[in-house]
Amino acid sequence: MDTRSMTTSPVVALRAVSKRFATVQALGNVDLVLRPGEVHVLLGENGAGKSTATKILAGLETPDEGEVVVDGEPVALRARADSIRRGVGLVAQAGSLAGELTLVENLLLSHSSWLARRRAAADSLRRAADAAGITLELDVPAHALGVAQRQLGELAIALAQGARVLLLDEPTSSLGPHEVGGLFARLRRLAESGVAILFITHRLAEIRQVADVATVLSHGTVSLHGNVSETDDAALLRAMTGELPSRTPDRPKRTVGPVLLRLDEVTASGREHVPLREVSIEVRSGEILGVLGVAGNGQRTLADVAAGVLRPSRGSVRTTGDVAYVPEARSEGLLPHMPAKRSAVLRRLTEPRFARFGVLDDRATGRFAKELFDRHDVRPRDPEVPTGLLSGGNQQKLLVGRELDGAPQVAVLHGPTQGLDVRATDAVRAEIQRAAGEGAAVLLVSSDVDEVRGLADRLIVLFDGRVADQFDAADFDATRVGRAMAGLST
Ligand SMILES: Nc1ncnc2c1ncn2[C@@H]1O[C@H](COP(=O)(O)OP(=O)(O)OP(=O)(O)O)[C@@H](O)[C@H]1O
Repeated sequence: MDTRSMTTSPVVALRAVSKRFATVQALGNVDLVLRPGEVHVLLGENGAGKSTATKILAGLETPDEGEVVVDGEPVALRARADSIRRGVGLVAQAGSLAGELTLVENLLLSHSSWLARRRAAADSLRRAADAAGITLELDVPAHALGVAQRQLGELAIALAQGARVLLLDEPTSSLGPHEVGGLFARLRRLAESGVAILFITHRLAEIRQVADVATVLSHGTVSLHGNVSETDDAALLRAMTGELPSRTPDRPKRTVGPVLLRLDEVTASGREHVPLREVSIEVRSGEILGVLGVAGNGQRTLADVAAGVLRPSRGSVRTTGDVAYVPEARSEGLLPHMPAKRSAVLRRLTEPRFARFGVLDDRATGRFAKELFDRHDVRPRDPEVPTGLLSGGNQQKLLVGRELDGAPQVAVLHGPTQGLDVRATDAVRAEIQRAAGEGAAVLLVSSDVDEVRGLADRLIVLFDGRVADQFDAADFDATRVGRAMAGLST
């Protein structure tokens, strides 16, 4: 037992909590104890119940059975505001900032008579950010910030609201190594100042860098709990999946064919702060081009332009054949409020088998969705569930599966394994290899350097909207990549 765990009393806890959604037992008799000064990592496969546990602590869901305990007292958290008042801050999985508003305005959303308090809010946000060592752009709309900045913004807002507990649902899933390091340094610093932190991740390597205590959920129940220093990865993996996952297969040999995706001197302004500037790339059939860079350096705009959802202001984009697109924000590729079967057929709405006289055939879409869910292990296998109520990882499996099915000629994939558990990550990487093997030209944008390095044949690094460096995967050199990502000349 960690001595700290014995001496500090919990600030918040779940005690014997159960929660059911229709046919799914999301949590069964779960205990989870968060103590001041401790970073507690919550692990488990996609759909294991991690977000549900977090939402109950955040006042966004109520338990069917069991209690939420704050400072030793059972409490009823009926709304997010109840939980904020008790000092529980949340950095949600999909982010919860209103995109059109600045960070200051987002903070003000949680207060009344907001115009009058604008300056006070800006000051408190700045102070909170400073205390956590965060530098923020407070005056641009949240959607113009990179993922890492939005997350840090949410973190600062929580602190400005007086959080003593921070719940972070997969904060690292779309961050690069440098940003992850920065986030962890801040989390350790906050923990040292007495904040209790709950942190969800699928990346095992991160656990030892930041966490003191681990709880593993499997199908909604606690399958392991203990100090991180006293467990090993094999035990954690077994508790998550009941078995050890297989290794990602080696890179297969592929036949490279004609250019299927070409950008010529493309300049474009998307929603990112940084425009894309004079970018030229070519991706051939059977080839995977990896795109690296610190988030916010034009990656999102590049992906949108290559996928044809954003027009360049200068230059040209040429694609051959069907283009698959997995955007960075998965909700953009799905219909969150519609049944999952609608999201499953989104690319195929014009096919006669799904629509008659302009009306969707519910049975046909249901059958198609069921098959897609079987092929890509989307759980639960229920095509009627509203898409947005699937767990984050299962939404991702649906999206990637839908896009890579049907042998697209061009695939633009931005963070395709974001939020996926170890097993699903392996499955998606194998799918990407298969798509390229079958002749697709793949543009793979990811903050996960190891993923890009493992899959891509060639790489480019984006900095400030430009291609800062490019090289073959065989010539990968971490120092060189680091320099290019930081904008230092190579
Ligand atoms: N509001 C809801 N209505 C119906 N089902 C829900 C709802 N919220 C969650 N679920 C279901 O509860 C289960 C647990 O989901 P949860 O989001 O907690 O998983 P998770 O461990 O966070 O997964 P991931 O790693 O994919 O984010 C899933 O089967 C999910 O589909």
